[in-house]
Amino acid sequence: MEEEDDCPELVPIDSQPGPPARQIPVTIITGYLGAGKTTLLNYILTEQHNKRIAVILNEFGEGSALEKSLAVSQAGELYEEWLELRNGCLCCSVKDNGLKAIENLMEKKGKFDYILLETTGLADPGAVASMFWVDAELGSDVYLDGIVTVIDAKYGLQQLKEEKAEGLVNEASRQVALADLTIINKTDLVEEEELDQVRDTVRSINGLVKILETQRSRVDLCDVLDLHSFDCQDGAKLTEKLQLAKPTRPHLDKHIVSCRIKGNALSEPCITPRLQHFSENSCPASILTATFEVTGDLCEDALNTFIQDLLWEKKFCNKAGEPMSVIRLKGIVSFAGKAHQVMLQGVHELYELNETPQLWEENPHTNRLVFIGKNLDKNILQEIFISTVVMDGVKK
Ligand SMILES: Nc1nc2c(ncn2[C@@H]2O[C@H](COP(=O)(O)OP(=O)(O)OP(=O)(O)O)[C@@H](O)[C@H]2O)c(=O)[nH]1
Ligand SMILES: [Zn+2]
Repeated sequence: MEEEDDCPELVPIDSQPGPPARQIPVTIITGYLGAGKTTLLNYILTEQHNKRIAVILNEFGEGSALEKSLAVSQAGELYEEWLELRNGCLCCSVKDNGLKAIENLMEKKGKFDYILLETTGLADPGAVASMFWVDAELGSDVYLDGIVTVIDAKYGLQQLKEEKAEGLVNEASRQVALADLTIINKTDLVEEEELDQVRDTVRSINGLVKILETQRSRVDLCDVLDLHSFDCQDGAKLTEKLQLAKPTRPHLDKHIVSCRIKGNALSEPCITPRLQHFSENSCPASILTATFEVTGDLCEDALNTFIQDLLWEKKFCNKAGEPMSVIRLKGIVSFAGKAHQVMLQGVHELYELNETPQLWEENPHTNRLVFIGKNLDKNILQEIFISTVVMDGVKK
C-alpha cells in the first residue's frame, strides 16, 4: 500500500547503534594527482574479501560540462550512469542525483556490500561527502563511512605547501584536513627523514587522523573499510580519539593579506554552492587542529548558534582579526537532561548532532571538541564556548 511505503521507519536509538544494517557504506578515496588512489582501489579489489565492492570513479565537482557520468566497475565490468544536471548547477545536481545514480545502479545490478568512490586529484572531498550527508534523513541506501586521503611520500610535502593564488587553501591540505585516514604512499621513494617531514606535516594539519605508510598502497583492509567515521556506532572510540588528539601548530608560513569575506549566510541547507563563495574569498593561513575539553551540560539551542556563527557566519576571529574557518569538526557533547552522549560532526558548513547509544558514565560530563581549519585560536573559541554554550561550565 502506498501509505505504508511513504511511512519512514522509526528506529529506537537504543536497539540500533550505528546505521541500519541495510545501508551500504561508501568510502571516499581522495588524494592529489598520482598519489596512488587507483593503485589502492585495485589493491582492495584484488585482496581477499567477501564483499561485493562497487568502485565509482567520478568527476564530481569538476568542470562545467552539462552532463556527467558515473562509471562503476564491478567484477571487471564497467557500468555507466548519467547524472541529470538540475538548474545547470553541478554542485546541487551532484548532491541530488549522484546518490540517485548510485541507487538506480543498485536497483539494476543488485545491492553492493560496499562502495569505493575515487575522486579526481583536485577534488574537494568535502563537496562529495556532503552529497551523502544531506540525504541521510531521506532514508538513503548508502551512508558515508569515511574519507581516505592518499599522499605521495615524495611529492606530498611540496603539494601540501603549495601556495595558491588569492590565498586559497591548497587542495592537498584540504584533503588532509578532511581525512579520517591518510595513507602516505610510495615510501620506497624517500629516505626516513623525508618521510618524517611528511608525517609531521600531515599531523600538524590534522591532529586526529590515523596515518598509515605504504608501498603500492598495500594496506590492511580492516584499516580502510568500515571506519564508521561519521556515525555514532563508536562514540566511545571517538571519545578516545578526541582525548588523544593533539593541538597542532601551523606548518605553513603566515601571510599578511587583507581578505574579503562575504557575509552571505544562507539559512537553507544547500551548502555546496556557498562553499564556492567561500573559497573564492578565503585568505591564506595554515590549517591546524584545535581541541578543547569543557565540563558541564550544554544548552542545545546555544550550541547550534555557536556552530552556525562559526561555520556559516564566520563571526569568530583570531587575535589578528582574521575570521576562523572550519573545514572539519567533531565532538562529543552533553545536553542538559539527556542521558546519552551526543555526537557532533561537521564538514565545511554542514553539521549534524546525533544522540549516540553511549550513556554518560563520568560525572561531571566532559564535552570534547575538535576543530580543523584555518585562523583557529583555541583559547578564543573555548572562551566563547564557555560563556555562551555551557551551563555553569568549568574550563579544563
Ligand atoms: N614507486 C612507487 N610508485 C607507485 C607506488 N604506488 C603507486 N605508484 C605508481 O604511481 C603512479 C600513480 O598511481 P595511481 O594509483 O594511478 O595514482 P592516482 O592517485 O590514482 O592518480 P590520478 O588518478 O591520476 O590522480 C602509477 O604509475 C603507480 O604505478 C609506490 O608505492 N611506489
Ligand atoms: Zn586514479
